[in-house]
Amino acid sequence: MTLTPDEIRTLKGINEALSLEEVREIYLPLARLLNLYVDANQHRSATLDRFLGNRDRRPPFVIGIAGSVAVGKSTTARVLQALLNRWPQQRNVALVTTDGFLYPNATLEARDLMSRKGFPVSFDINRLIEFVSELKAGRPQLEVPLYSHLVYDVLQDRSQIVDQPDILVLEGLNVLQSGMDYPQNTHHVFVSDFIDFSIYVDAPIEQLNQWFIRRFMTLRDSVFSDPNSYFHKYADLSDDEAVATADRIWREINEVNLRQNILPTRERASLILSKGPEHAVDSISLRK
Ligand SMILES: Nc1ncnc2c1ncn2[C@@H]1O[C@H](COP(=O)(O)OP(=O)(O)O)[C@@H](O)[C@H]1O
Ligand SMILES: CC(C)(COP(=O)(O)O)[C@@H](O)C(=O)NCCC(=O)O
Repeated sequence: MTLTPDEIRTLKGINEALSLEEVREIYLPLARLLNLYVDANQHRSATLDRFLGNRDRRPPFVIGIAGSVAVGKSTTARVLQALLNRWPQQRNVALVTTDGFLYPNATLEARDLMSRKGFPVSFDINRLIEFVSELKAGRPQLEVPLYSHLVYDVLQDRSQIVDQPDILVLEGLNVLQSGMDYPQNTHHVFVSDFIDFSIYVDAPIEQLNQWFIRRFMTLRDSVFSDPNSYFHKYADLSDDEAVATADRIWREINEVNLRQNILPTRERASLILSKGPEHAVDSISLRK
């Protein structure tokens, strides 16, 4: 399948490091498969509507993207959003990341949870479940909180509006977690109950460690110098000190979370994308 020059520009804008060959070989066929699932789902909804004599708007098709910190969830989500838009049906594809549903730093600090950011206890899971449930019920103009990696906190003065999309890509390390992970969940449903198709992006742990450190070093060269950045304090570290700091954050927080809470959800996914060096997808497992 070919990409138009405009699409290539959009994809390169998402991530300079993205290989267009990889997009053609992996992500375009994946987007095509997802479109077939969306078509089948709409067909099923139309049948149900006829049976019920219902004329309500069809609920959005929800695609969940799970995986470790730094595996490339947000890049995958944005690439799929761009590619799902290219099909002739002109579907409106919204993208939401679950980090907006983290508790603000002030709450995490008060509960001594700053070193557990990204763990189930750090999310306002009830608010996230209410959002996906209202979305599926067809409610318009839903307000979604936004997280900033620059300020390392949920933004108090900005939010995102999700207004009855045809497809929602919901990206976050927690989208396949279940009730057992969330004793604070007062609902009897999980986020995954609202997901129509889920993708787990996987990679070996040593590889993830390298990608996390590499992303940290890139941020250090750019956003850490911004005085608004939470990481401004790291801007003056030597290269070796910066690598050691990133490695410590990875090992003490993100790797623990991966082993305890994220990796155990992998087998629940509809599809697993397994990556090797340089983010190249080396195998795909699809649940039949
Ligand atoms: N397909 C890809 N090709 C090349 N680099 C990628 C790809 N996906 C992610 N990356 C890089 O890997 C790092 C982590 O990606 P990101 O999408 O931020 O991960 P996550 O959302 O899972 O934390 C970033 O530095 C990003 O540029
Ligand atoms: C906010 C996050 C939980 C979200 O994960 P991501 O979107 O990067 O996959 C993560 O980036 C994070 O801040 N983890 C805590 C430890 C750290 O990396 O600083």
